[in-house]
Amino acid sequence: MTSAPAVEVSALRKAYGEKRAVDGLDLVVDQGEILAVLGPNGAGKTTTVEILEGFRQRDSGEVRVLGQDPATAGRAWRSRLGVVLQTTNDLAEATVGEVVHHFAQYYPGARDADEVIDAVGLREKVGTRTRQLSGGQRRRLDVALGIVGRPELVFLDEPTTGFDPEARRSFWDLITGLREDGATILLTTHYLEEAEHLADRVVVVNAGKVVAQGAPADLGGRTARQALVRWTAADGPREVRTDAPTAVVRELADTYGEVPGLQVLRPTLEDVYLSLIEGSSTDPADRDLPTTEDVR
Ligand SMILES: Nc1ncnc2c1ncn2[C@@H]1O[C@H](COP(=O)(O)OP(=O)(O)OP(=O)(O)O)[C@@H](O)[C@H]1O
Repeated sequence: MTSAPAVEVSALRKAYGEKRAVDGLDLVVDQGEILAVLGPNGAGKTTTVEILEGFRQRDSGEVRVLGQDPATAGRAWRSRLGVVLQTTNDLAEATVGEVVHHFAQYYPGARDADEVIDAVGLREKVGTRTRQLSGGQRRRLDVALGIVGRPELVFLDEPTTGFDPEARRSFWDLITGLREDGATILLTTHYLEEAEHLADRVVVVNAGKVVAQGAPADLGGRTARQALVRWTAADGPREVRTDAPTAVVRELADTYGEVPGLQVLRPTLEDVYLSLIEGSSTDPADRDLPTTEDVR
């Protein structure tokens, strides 16, 4: 069975005056997947997400979100989305419990407000006024409001900024649980570890365009994923990039016995990401990733 993608974007463009924030961006989010959008500050992530949410008008391009154009879709469509804004500040005097219960009333098939409060780890703060929450707690409340309506598609724009590591872990469990319930999730993040942990697929955006996409383990392609074998030869340090580090190490062992200074390094997602970002600022044809020749 093939179902229509939850999100389809092609040739999306949006400029603010002279600044081309989104510059021909293509994107597909399949139903039931967690897609992470990565990119440096100013890459166009928030602008794109806001267009998908129907909060911002595009200049051109095709956009379908749950089968509709966000620029013209109505209330019924909106109630199927979970939107977590970067920060909302109204209802400062209401308590956490009041706010979540209040929002739950807007949705026909809402989740139980108390279960949502537990899921985001705010049980102990249920009676606290929202203006007294810490940044990370405030963010968790935003997430609670985004998911209380049992949305089919959840947009999370930098959801864990300001979370401590423990809160981030429990948030990841929450998101994984949403996916297990059948939700599709599009998140933007600056944390590579978050993308690696959560996402089925990662899309890297730079200067308003997609520069790479794939499963976190495949991102950047084979060359970017090669292992680096380092050792110390008689005339100094050596290194080689290879798909077959075991064979290289075996050869070195035959030569040296115990190989001096032996290290086998695998690029992290962060290494791959940084090479993509550095390589994508000019013509796409110049976007080569480091190869054996580049290694000194
Ligand atoms: N309302 C606006 N008016 C003018 N320029 C804007 C506006 N919103 C965004 N921009 C510019 O558009 C570009 C893309 O911004 P956007 O917020 O979409 O990037 P981002 O990838 O979400 O960045 P960050 O990771 O910092 O949130 C930036 O250069 C930004 O300065």
